[in-house]
Amino acid sequence: MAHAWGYAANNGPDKWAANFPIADGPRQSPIDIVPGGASYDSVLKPLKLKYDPSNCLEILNNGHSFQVTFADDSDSSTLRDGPISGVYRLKQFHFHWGASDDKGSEHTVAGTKYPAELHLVHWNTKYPSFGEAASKPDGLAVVGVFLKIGDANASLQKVLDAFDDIRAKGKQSSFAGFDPSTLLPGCLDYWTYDGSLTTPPLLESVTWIVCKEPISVSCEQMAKFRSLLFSAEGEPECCMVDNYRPPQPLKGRPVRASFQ
Ligand SMILES: NS(=O)(=O)c1c(F)c(F)c(S(=O)(=O)CCO)c(N[C@H](c2ccccc2)[C@@H](O)c2ccccc2)c1F
Ligand SMILES: [Zn+2]
Repeated sequence: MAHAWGYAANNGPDKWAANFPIADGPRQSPIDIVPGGASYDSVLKPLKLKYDPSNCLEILNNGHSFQVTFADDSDSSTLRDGPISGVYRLKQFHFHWGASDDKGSEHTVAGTKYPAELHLVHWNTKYPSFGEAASKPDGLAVVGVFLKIGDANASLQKVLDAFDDIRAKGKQSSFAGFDPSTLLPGCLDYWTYDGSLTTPPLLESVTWIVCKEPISVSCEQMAKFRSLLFSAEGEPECCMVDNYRPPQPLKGRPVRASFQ
C-alpha cells in the first residue's frame, strides 16, 4: 500500500507523480504569475461573491491543511461572473503556509513568495455535486488570496481562535456564523488561468482566480498557523508547515488580468 501523500521529503510534491501521473499534466497548479506576461482582458467581469455566514459548518484539521466547510445544498454562498459563467457554490476554504515568513504561498508573483495563501473552493452547479464537478474541466473555481506580514487581521483571528480544538489531524469542531468575505481584500482585481487542484488528486478542473491585493497577517498570527500538526493524537508531533506545492510549468497557458 503506497504511503499517503504529504509534504515531507519521502511523500512530498516531487513524489506525487508516481501515484498521480497527472502531476506532469498540461494544466497543473500553482504557477508563478508574471504580471508583465499577463494580458489585460476587458471581457473579464468583476468577481461577484455572495457568502451567507449561516452556511458555515465546521473547522477540520485534515492532515494536510485545515479547512472550514460550508453547507452547499443551496445557492446562498456563491461565486458568479469574473472569468466564469454560471453559478459556483462555496464548498470550503483552507490555507497553505510556510515554516518561516519568507515562504508558504503556492502561487508566486514574479518569483515572490508570500507567507501564506487562502483558497476558497467553489464548484459549478451545472453538475449535480461537488464530486461530479471536481472531475470536469470547468468544474471548480478557486479564489486565491495572498497573506502579507503586517497588522493583525481581526477576521482571520476568529479562525485562529478555533485552532486549540483542531491541533491534531482528524480533529474537528463546529464553527458557525463566519463570513468568509471578511477575508477578502478591498480590491478584487485578479489574474485568472486554467489549472488544477494543488494536492492529489491534482484534477485539472480548476479555473484559478488569484487576487492581486494581499490581506494582512501579523507574524504572531503566522506562528499560530504553525501550531497545527500534520500528525494525529498519539503520534510523534509533526508541525503543519510548508504545506504548499511549488509553481508548475505554464506549458503555454495564457494568464489574463482583470485590470490594466
Ligand atoms: N489548493 S486546492 O484548492 O487544490 C486544495 C488543497 F490544496 C487542499 F489541501 C485541499 S484539502 O481538503 O485541505 C486537503 C487535500 O484534500 C483541498 N480540498 C479539496 C476539497 C475537498 C473537499 C471539498 C472541497 C475541496 C480536495 O481535497 C479535493 C477536491 C476535489 C476532489 C477531491 C478532493 C483543495 F481543493
Ligand atoms: Zn489550496
